Amino acid sequence: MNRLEVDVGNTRIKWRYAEGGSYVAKGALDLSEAPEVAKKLRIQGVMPQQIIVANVAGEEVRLQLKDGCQRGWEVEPYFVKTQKNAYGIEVAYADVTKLGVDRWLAMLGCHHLYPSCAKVVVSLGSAITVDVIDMNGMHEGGYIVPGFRLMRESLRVSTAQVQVDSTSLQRVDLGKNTAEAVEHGMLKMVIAFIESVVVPLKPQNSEAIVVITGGDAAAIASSLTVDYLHEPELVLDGLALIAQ
Ligand SMILES: Nc1ncnc2c1ncn2[C@@H]1O[C@H](COP(=O)(O)OP(=O)(O)O)[C@@H](O)[C@H]1O
Ligand SMILES: CC(C)(COP(=O)(O)O)[C@@H](O)C(=O)NCCC(=O)O
Repeated sequence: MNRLEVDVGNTRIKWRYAEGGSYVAKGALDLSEAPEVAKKLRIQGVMPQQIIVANVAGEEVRLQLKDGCQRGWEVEPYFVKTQKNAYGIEVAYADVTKLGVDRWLAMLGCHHLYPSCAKVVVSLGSAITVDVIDMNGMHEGGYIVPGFRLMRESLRVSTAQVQVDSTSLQRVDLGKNTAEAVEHGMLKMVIAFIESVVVPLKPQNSEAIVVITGGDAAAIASSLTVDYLHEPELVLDGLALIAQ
């Protein structure tokens, strides 16, 4: 069965398409293109019989996608919901409906790839999320902080003189101009944040791994001060697990 997996975040729509069990196409669209997903993907030869979606961008986007998939392919997309205890992960939230489905799927994808160790899943997207899972698949909880684009935007919107539009996440030394001060500062903060979660875990969980994903993961990877694995498609990997 031809399957389309769709990860709708607050910035971009990431997708991956499988024919006969093999991935033959993938890509990303801007969130504003949600109503035209089917139209745009049809041009690329994407003709799914099954569509599975992780959406954290809200109800309006959900309806746009649903409508587009029905008109473009006559297929009703399946919108995944977070579950309390499934696929080897037990979620820490008391109200499981409040945990972002992308975070849940990234944990599932990660647990499937690296089953028998504790892990820290770091997703660097619109928001930066960190989720800690023990070696038995118990989600211990996590953090949500603004992602790099949101940090830049909040400075731009709420200050008169910090109007930075560069996206240079490479260095952490002291900035010598406004753009450097912002870019180096954000990177230093996020690197220290990740380290601060991982280092205290290590004495009890020496085998614990750090897995990074999301649109900004590649940009910051070489600056990380902890060992890491980079899995760019963890949310889609989680969707694939559920679809099977
Ligand atoms: N081609 C791209 N277009 C837009 N943003 C990109 C691109 N490549 C990397 N990024 C970075 O990825 C971030 C979004 O990551 P992503 O994981 O797609 O977020 P979300 O899941 O919240 O939509 C952007 O803020 C930007 O910094
Ligand atoms: C934290 C998020 C905004 C991350 O979304 P993203 O950066 O991938 O667009 C999303 O997972 C979400 O809306 N979560 C709901 C709140 C929670 O997980 O507690």
